[in-house]
Amino acid sequence: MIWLRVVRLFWQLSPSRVVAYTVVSVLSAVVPAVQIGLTASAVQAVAEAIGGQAGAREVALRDGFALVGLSLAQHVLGMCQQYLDSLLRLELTMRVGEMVMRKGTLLDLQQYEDAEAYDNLQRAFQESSGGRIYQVFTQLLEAVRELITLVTVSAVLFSWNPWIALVILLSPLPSVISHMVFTHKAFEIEYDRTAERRRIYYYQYLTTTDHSFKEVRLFQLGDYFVNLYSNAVRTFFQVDRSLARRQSLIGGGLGILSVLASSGAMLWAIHEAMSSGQVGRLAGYLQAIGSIQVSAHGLLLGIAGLYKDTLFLGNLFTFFGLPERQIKGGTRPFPQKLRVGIEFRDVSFTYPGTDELVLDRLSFRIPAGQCVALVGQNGAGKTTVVKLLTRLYERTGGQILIDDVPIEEYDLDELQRNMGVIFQDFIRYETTARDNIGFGRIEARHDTERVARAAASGGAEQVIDGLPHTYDTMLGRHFEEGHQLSGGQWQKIALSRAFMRKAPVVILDEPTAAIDAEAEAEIFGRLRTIAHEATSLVIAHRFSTVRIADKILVIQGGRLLEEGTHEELLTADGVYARLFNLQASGYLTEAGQR
Ligand SMILES: Nc1ncnc2c1ncn2[C@@H]1O[C@H](COP(=O)(O)OP(=O)(O)OP(=O)(O)O)[C@@H](O)[C@H]1O
Repeated sequence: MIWLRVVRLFWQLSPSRVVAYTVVSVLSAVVPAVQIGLTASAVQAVAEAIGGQAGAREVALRDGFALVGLSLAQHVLGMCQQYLDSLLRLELTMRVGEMVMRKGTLLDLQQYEDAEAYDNLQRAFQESSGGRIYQVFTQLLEAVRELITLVTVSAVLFSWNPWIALVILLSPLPSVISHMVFTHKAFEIEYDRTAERRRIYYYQYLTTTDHSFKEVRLFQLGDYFVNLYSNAVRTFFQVDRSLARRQSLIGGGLGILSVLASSGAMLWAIHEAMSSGQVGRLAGYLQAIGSIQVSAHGLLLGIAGLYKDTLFLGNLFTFFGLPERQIKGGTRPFPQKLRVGIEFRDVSFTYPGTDELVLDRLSFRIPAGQCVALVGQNGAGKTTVVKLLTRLYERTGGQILIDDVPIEEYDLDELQRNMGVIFQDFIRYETTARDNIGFGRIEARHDTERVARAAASGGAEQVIDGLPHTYDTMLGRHFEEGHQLSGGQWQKIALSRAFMRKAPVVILDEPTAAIDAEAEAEIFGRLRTIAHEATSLVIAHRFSTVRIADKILVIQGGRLLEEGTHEELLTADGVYARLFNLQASGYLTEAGQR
């Protein structure tokens, strides 16, 4: 039950405020019934006082003052309700945002890389403002409040004349039913549009973000995406317009029935007042007709809203219920320096939900303190090796050993803390240069000397010296005073982040793709220097990077094809030699043409 979970969430937020809000809501729900009773009594007393009846004047005055008191009470209750409402809403927004972010950090990479799971995550994130949760909570209270009002007002009316009461009570039904039917229809239409809506947001995203601007402008794709957007939105509009038209016709027709029923009740009440002399009751009936119509509408629409919003909220609670950190580690501490090295022994891997064998009994060794390069065509499985070594995924066969110990035996946090990894799609943090490097070891980011040493190792020293506030310069263009870097400069900063970690294992996936040849040679010179302390794995396509490695592994289709030093592999004249000569001849031709 989603609404129960919503109530529980509010209860955890602040039990006292939830109790106060409920009490205030219930009290304000009984006000209309008391008001109707008092109005009827006051009007009756006035009529009797005019007729000269003894004591009627006092009753009229007493009821009048009671009505004044009731209005004041209603005002105070309204104020309390508004205050509690804002407070709960603010707390909830804070809390749900925090919960969603924390949960996001506790999931496994698999949940981000699978298309369907990712869609679900995105749907849940759309609810992360907490707006809908709050709506469900208030709708729930609103429904309860309207129900109490309906029951109490009806009790007063039934005590006067059950038949008139029944007509008044049922009069809103036709228009409420038509409203509910159309709300449901609109919801169904909107629900079926989820996929199309995402596409529409995507067209908007492509035409309004810095990330895509260059291509969209230069390939002149703007009109194309705007047209796709307009066509989709226009189709929505036609469907919505036809629904609105039907709603006006049918809803309007049924609404007439409601008006006729309440008018009939009113005429009946007038007739009864004339024959019984109970003018007060007439005033009561007239007030009750309005009150009941509002409450019946409120109640049924509240229920319809609850139904719709709980459907959407299902996504968020499913997200909260997702399993966390399914990849488990052991208790063994990670070595501060590897003695033996890393070994992949017959490792196989298939991504969850697929049946393609991405790694097929892959075996290799990275001896401690050495720098090993992994080479292979696009899709050969290189990044997958890194994902398994860093335990972002669990291998499906074979064994991965670090210092002869199966990787699963190491404490997972320790293992990940002791690997300095930079992926191909590293993050460009829109924050200061210090943070960008310091995030490699978050607790040491204020240690300027360490950050500077990391920057030197990653070749980012000059980049930072050229920034207006050196380490305290904001990078990127999203925030004020942001300073944009070039692709290669960003990569140097990211590399420095990996060095900031001072980890015994360093893994660099395409670390110098955007860096010029000179800087690359320098960075790798330094990588060799630190290699005595660290064991490193470098993935690269450029042979200028690869050749400096102590050992090169060539993989194809998830299997090890060749292994050796640059010279050994050239002598062997296999795939590596062919690829190397291909790249070298490219350079030679280029040089010859110049
Ligand atoms: N999350 C995933 N789910 C399913 N298949 C995947 C996933 N990630 C990668 N693959 C598939 O696994 C294979 C190996 O991918 P991987 O990223 O390891 O290649 P790579 O050697 O690093 O390639 P590149 O040189 O292009 O970076 C590819 O066929 C790819 O389609």
